[in-house]
Amino acid sequence: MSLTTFTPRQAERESPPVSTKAPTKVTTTSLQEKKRLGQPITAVTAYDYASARIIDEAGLDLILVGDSLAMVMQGQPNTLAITMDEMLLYTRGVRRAVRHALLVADMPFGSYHATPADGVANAIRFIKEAGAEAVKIEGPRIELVKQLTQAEIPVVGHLGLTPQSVHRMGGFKVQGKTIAAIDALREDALSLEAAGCCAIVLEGIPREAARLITDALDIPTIGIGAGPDCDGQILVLHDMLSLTFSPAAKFVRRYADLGAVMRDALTEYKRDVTARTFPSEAESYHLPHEARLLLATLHVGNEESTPLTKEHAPSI
Ligand SMILES: Nc1nc(=O)c2c([nH]1)NC[C@@H]1CN(c3ccc(C(=O)N[C@@H](CCC(=O)O)C(=O)O)cc3)CN21
Ligand SMILES: CC(C)C(=O)C(=O)O
Ligand SMILES: [Mg+2]
Repeated sequence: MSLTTFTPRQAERESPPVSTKAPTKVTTTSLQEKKRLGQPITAVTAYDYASARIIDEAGLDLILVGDSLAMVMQGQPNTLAITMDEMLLYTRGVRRAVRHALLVADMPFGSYHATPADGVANAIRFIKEAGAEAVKIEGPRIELVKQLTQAEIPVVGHLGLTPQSVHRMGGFKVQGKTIAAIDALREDALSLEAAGCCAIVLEGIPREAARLITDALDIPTIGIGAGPDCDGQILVLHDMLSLTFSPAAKFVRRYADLGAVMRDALTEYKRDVTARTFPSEAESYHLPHEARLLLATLHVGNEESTPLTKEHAPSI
């Protein structure tokens, strides 16, 4: 198959059919409908209640509790050490915030690698104990995807630069750089689709490879560092808001500098506390007038404590 073949899918993207209804709850099936209609799927990661509230209210389609939280929330060098219990804890917080978006949880390294039975048992925990609506697994684990689908658990696949394979890949390296590698990725994607995946994340691959795979599939692809031809895009929230501490990969676009906003706010707070200009009178609680007078009389002759004089007492 040539990389430059013009496909019906591409024609659909350039002239998408018009949608008539706006669903209020995103589901695995509504994501597939978006692909059919040529409407891009919008996705980001979230790891906490407050961020998830803002993302959900902004109307994004999909929120992923990514195992990238090991790196951006916990400062670990890769995603390998995060546990099921930790992932469940973060997912529960996000769950309480999300009404509109599809909530997907990343299965952590080790939770599905030994046997498919482990994978099914752990995926059930995400659904039962944390309220996830789908799980994401890395790599072409076809038998596991079949068993999860059989167990009524929607699965998002993940191919290309799969961070849980960091040691095998010899670092976080862009994948799919040869025709043979692209062909293998396309075969894996088709197998994942046949096994029942509802979507596939494509990470760190050339845009030409992502386009080829996207056109070969009926289910949507969601890209990160995979170019503009995927059916949707996902970014790590902390990357797009500049809440990270190392140089970002080239696919990251910085939509805000929240790191700078926080730094400025904290510097100002420190200055105010040091100068005793925080808290102000308005930011303090006061006794009622009668009680203040009574308290003042109790202090008469008491050398140890400061009486409430006119100077110290607030006027209410
Ligand atoms: N904060 C954050 N955002 C991410 O998107 C992200 C993570 N962490 N951690 C896990 C993976 C790693 N990611 C990466 C990391 C590097 C490249 C990259 O551009 N690699 C270059 C250089 C590799 C090297 O240093 O040798 C490449 O050309 O392969 C891509 C995706 C994406 N993922
Ligand atoms: C970047 C996305 C796809 C991810 O797997 C994560 O955040 O862990
Ligand atoms: Mg992940």
